[in-house]
Amino acid sequence: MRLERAELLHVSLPLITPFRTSFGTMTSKDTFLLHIVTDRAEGWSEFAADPEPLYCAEFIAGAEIVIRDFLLPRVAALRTPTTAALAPAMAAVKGHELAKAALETALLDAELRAHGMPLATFLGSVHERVPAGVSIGIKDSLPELIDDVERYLAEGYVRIKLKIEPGWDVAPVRAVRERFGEALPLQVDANTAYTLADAEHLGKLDEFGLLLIEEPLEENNLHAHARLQRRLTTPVCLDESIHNARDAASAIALDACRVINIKPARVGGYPEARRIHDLAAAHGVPVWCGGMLETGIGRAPNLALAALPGCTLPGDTSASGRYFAEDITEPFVLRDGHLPVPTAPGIGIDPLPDALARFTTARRRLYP
Ligand SMILES: CC(=O)N[C@@H](Cc1ccc2ccccc2c1)C(=O)O
Ligand SMILES: [Mg+2]
Repeated sequence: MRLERAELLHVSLPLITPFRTSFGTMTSKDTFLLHIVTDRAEGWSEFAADPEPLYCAEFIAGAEIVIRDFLLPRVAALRTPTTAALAPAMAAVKGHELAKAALETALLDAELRAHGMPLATFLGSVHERVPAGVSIGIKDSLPELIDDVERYLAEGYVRIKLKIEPGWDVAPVRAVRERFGEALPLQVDANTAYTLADAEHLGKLDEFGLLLIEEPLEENNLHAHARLQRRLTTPVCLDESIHNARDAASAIALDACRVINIKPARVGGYPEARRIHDLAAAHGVPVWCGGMLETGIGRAPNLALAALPGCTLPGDTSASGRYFAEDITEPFVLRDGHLPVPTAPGIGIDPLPDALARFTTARRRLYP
């Protein structure tokens, strides 16, 4: 397979409702797609971060430079650019896991399409559909939150995740428990908003039987998360702190987490995501597939990952309609609380040309 062309398409999709987290409020999904053309097949991927480095260190303009100036030249220099050959070639570049994931996933998509193999087959997925959880942002009032939970449960979501931050944590969890009962699969995500000084306060969440508390403390502080886990009965789940399998091994060894949210974009791509899945399974640590408000281009491959046997908790891959009135691919629609795992070769989905044109704000040739 030979790389012939690569281009980047900036897209902007309005969110149907603002999504508020402890790190800010999103009103649109602004990112870029990477489109590569090889002599055998085309490949697509989606960059997972934002225009500004507020949620994570990577951001759109920076990733564009890293892909154009430092990663693509290494792909073009490969005699046969396979996904397996790409990883060592990209290892010379420090960090930039989300940029590397975008390039690796586009190349993997092309490679799998050339071989007629679905990503689910490549990863070893064992389910044809996966249960869908939903992530609910911080609200202005408890009644608004209850209305949202009610609506999502009526749509069929099997697990509720609440964004929390200091001042919006125990009360919303208690309100959801009181309204919907003890049996509702419920978890929270702090997106690093707390410190160890909040340990006693976070202990108040233990009475609510949560599945997990996601990334309560600052990212990359495994020692602090391990100290917090010793004071909580609620399982700590790491997200932002896990950048690769090595981090996952350290976090498990330190008892810094008892669950891992795997986001293929955050860990540099799907092969590394699979390695984290296998490592966690070997230690009896449940994992689930996280989400970043992806369009269908990022959502489709995440469903293949979510179908791996060790993904024993519902993930954040919600229906397209949870975020967008219109997606740039055929929408993923919830059926009995589940989403279908794509079965077509590669990521198993293509952008809809008309929708893509309408949501594209800029196109940039990256190669040659
Ligand atoms: C579904 C969910 O809660 N995802 C992330 C938070 C998040 C949410 C929205 C995002 C939008 C653009 C870039 C990063 C984003 C991250 C999380 O699990 O922590
Ligand atoms: Mg999270």
